[in-house]
Amino acid sequence: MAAEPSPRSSQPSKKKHNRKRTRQDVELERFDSLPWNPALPDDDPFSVVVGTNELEGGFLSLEEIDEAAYGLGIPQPGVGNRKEKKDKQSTKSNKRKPSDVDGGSGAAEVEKEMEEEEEEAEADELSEKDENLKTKKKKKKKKKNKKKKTENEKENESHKVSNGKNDVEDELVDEAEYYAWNELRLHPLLLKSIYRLGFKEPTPIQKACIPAGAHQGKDVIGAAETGSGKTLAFGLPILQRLLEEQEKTARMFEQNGEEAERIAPKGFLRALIITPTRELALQVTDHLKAAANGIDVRVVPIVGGMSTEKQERLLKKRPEIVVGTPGRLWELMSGGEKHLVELHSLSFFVLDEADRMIENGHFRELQSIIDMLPVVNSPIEVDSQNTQNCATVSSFQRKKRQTFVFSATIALSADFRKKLKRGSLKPKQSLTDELNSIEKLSERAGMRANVAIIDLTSASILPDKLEDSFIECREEDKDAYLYYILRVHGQGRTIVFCTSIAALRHISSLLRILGINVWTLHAQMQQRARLKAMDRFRGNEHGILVATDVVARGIDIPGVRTVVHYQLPHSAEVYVHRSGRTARASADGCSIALVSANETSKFASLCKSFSKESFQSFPLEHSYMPEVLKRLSLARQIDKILRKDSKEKAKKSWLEQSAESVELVMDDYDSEEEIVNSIKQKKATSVQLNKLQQELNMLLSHPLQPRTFSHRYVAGVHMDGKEIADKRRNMDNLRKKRKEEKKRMKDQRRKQRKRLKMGSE
Ligand SMILES: Nc1ncnc2c1ncn2[C@@H]1O[C@H](COP(=O)(O)OP(=O)(O)OP(=O)(O)O)[C@@H](O)[C@H]1O
Repeated sequence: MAAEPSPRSSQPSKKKHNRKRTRQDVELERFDSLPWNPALPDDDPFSVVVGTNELEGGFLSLEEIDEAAYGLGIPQPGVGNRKEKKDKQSTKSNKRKPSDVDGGSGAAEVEKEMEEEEEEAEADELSEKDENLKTKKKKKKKKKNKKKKTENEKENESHKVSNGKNDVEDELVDEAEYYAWNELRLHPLLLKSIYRLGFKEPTPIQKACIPAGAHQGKDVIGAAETGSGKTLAFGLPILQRLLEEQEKTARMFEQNGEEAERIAPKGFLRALIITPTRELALQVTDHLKAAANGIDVRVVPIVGGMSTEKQERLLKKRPEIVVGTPGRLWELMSGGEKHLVELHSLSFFVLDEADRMIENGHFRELQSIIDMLPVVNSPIEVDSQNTQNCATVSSFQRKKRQTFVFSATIALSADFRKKLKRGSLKPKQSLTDELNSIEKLSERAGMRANVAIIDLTSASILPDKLEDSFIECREEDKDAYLYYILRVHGQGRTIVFCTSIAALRHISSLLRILGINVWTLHAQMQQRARLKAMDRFRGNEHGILVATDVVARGIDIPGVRTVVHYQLPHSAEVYVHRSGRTARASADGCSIALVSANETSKFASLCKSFSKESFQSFPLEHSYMPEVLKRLSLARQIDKILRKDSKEKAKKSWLEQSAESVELVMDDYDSEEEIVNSIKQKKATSVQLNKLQQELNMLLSHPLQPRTFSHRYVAGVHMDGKEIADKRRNMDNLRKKRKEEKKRMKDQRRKQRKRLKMGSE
């Protein structure tokens, strides 16, 4: 069991803190005493919110919201309602912009921050060596910061301008086109964000989850195909409920003045969203920030690879929503990070890509995080151990926390479904229990009995617009087929998935030698390099990313047309997630599995899991292959030489370093003859390398063509003198042969005629 956090120890003044806490308790008790109706009847999701003017658990009904205040009317069906919308009006509670607080996009922010940190570290190092240099550097940095500031100001200016442009664009929004959103009864500010994002209608999973999550206050287990908009299926209900709460507080403030401010849980963590990878956490953050644009809700990522100080700085701003990975979250929580351990106001707990969480390397930290959450569902008995973990525990909060568990590949057992229906779930079972299934995980997280199970996965699980195909080949031919796919088939972005980092390194090196620019991404890379690779890939519409399964889940990059499984994944779930990086949000996509002889049984069971006969053999144009193999053979030879060289260099530097570390002077034991031989060999290798490179360059200088293709028709095909002379010689020989053949035939015919003549005489 992990160490217990001590939020109190981080306080500068214990006395002051205790006084604060006591006051907080009173406030929360008052909040608890408010009437609360967490789950509305199933048959009519809106029966309680509609028309009520009472305070229901701090949430406001839509009828209480003055839509005019948002410059947005809810359009009626069929009414082409081209409306002018103005952003000028805003409520008291919606003055602050989230981006003002935590500074722009998650990934970009992380990268910038890391660069700054590196610069700082560099400056520090220099300072030890040369104080003067440090002053210079600082001056330079100051100047740079000033420049950066001016640039930022300029950027803000341009932002203002572009915002102005957006306003103009907003004016052109035909709200009738967005009519399908109306029945979901979302807050006008959220609708506005949706218009801005251009999402014409909710996806099926959003349609199903929003009423249950946002209006009925239910827990939700959601399963739908990859790229079907699950992030907003849990994101919109969270934002909706937080907005409703803010509206309620604002109204109360008008009526009761200070009273309302005292009972509103401001500055506490309201939603904790956990994702399995850093990239996904940053993406979900960006996604939610876009949906929360113009709303007073702060969203912050907490991921490994960023400096802990930076994250603590972000958390000091007391964001309402935190999106993070289990490892870093637990590191901060177990260290007693104040914002993350004061969980009494936590109203939403989300597990995105939940089934990945129970795999090795995640579930222990997740289990510890879950054990810190206040108990739900048992307002009377309060587990003393858990009470200690929280600064304060309010029965109101315990009753109302919603749990969302989402994935494209959740396999729920019939038994678990029955248990959920019967309401016989036991939150926080014995602490010795391990979270080895999604069921246990949900139970432990406090999933309530009336959970809405929304399973929209079809039998095949894979998106409809995804074309699954395969190429059966020998292991050693995979490189050739990959090259062929990228050169002949490659349109739009492509992700090549490998199971091992060794394979990733092998193919990325070969492809680069073959003149194909690829980005790589795997878990052993530095976070900064990972972000950079993602950014570059995102920035190139025909980009190629060679990655391990670290990007298999959740990563949403538009325009990925092809996914190649260079090595088959270990499970059907991973196959679904990998392939799901394409054919997202109703777009087309193609998935190609390279299947070697020893993978056929694995592939057969994959096909069986999806009950999909539609796995097609990838249509290959075999006439390209001789040329492909020629290029590949040269690339392999070059790769071999380069690898050998870099291995030798690494070995040498390792020897030197080791000797240096034990203060050993390395003697040069090589004889003169050996030195001469080594130089000769190096020279020979270099000549060979140059030759191979030239040969390859020659082949790469013209487009890949099938064997039957005549180069006479390629404009600008480059040939050198020797090649032309060879061709000419060949042609002459051919002509000569034909001439001789003709002559022979003529002679033969003449002889025949002669014989016939003699015979007739
Ligand atoms: N209502 C909508 N209409 C159109 N596009 C949408 C809508 N909702 C979300 N999207 C877009 O669809 C894409 C996929 O969404 P999201 O990443 O949430 O999918 P997902 O179901 O979580 O996928 P995965 O299972 O791979 O994690 C995103 O680019 C998102 O912006």
